[in-house]
Amino acid sequence: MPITEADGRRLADLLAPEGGCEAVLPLVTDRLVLRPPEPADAPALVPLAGAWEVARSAASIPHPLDEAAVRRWIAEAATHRTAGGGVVLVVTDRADGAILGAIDLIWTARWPVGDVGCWIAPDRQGQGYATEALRAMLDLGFGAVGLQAIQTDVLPDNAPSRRVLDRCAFTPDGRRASLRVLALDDDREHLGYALTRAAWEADRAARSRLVLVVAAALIDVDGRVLLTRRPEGKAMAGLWEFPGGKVNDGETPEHALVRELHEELGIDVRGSCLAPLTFASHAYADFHLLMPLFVLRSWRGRIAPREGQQTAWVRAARLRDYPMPPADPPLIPALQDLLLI
Ligand SMILES: Nc1nc2c([nH]c(=O)n2[C@@H]2O[C@H](COP(=O)(O)OP(=O)(O)OP(=O)(O)O)[C@@H](O)[C@H]2O)c(=O)[nH]1
Repeated sequence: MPITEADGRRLADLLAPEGGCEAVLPLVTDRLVLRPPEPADAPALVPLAGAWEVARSAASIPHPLDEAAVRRWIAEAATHRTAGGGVVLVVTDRADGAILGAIDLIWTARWPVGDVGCWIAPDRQGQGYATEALRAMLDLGFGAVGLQAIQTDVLPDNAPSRRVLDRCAFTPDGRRASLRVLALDDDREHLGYALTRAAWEADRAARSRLVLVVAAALIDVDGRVLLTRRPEGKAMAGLWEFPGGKVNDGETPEHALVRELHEELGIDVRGSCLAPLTFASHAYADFHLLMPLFVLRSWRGRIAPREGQQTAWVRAARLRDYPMPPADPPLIPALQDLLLI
């Protein structure tokens, strides 16, 4: 059914750009910022959305694509938002703001069911950005917006998009729709996929299981902090982190840390030397990390990495120079407060 006026007004307020901590936009994930497009984005969007690989599988993108069409799309995005009928966002790289793609969720026609669509620029595909953006959009759609189901249509031979939908718990819903693909100037049969609120909640619960990890900031006599580099073959390989690891069943965080420091660095630590400093709480894609960080200034033995990890003693002021897992940067201010005079 079409959206009621009252729901439209509520959603227009929700999507309004101001609102401080309560603002729902932009959506921020580990690697992405999803924000409303602005007219100044048009020149950057033309070659990305206009790439043949994107246009041939996104039904509504003409090919070739010109800047005037992109400007109309940007204006429509603003209209959807101010009318409370949907949200259209550009997907940008959180590190440098570069545009990687776009995603939209529109609920005017079939409220409380939304239609979602997403594309990622060809040279940025295959890195999980579509999954990351789609999960953030689903959280908004089922969360603050209050949708009961979200659906989409995909070309049967678009295997990468179907994999993204699988990862986000969508399933084929039996619909088959013949839709115009503007870039092909032809009608093509699309497969319908849908995600119900119940299926999204179950998937979200599975992904937010709490994992307790414990870590230590070892500090040497010069006030430098030890970072170790995640070895090849592990998730987030190459990033710098605080030594530590998962707390096993039946272990206290302190016992686990004493064990991990021995296993990883070959040092002996007394639990009583561990001073709690702060903690990280971070939603990764498939688990929620809770990680107390202890400070350790004295231990027995020479640091000898046993898992082939690189190590670095880093001054507090330089900690941000070392790329870290997304959970870690919020820990740095507490260390700097402790160590910087
Ligand atoms: N030790 C440590 N782990 C961290 C930090 N930040 C952070 O996100 N983590 C995450 O916490 C988890 C620690 O698990 P872990 O080191 O025991 O295990 P792992 O996943 O590397 O491998 P494993 O499961 O084979 O033991 C990883 O997902 C790791 O990415 C950190 O500063 N130190």
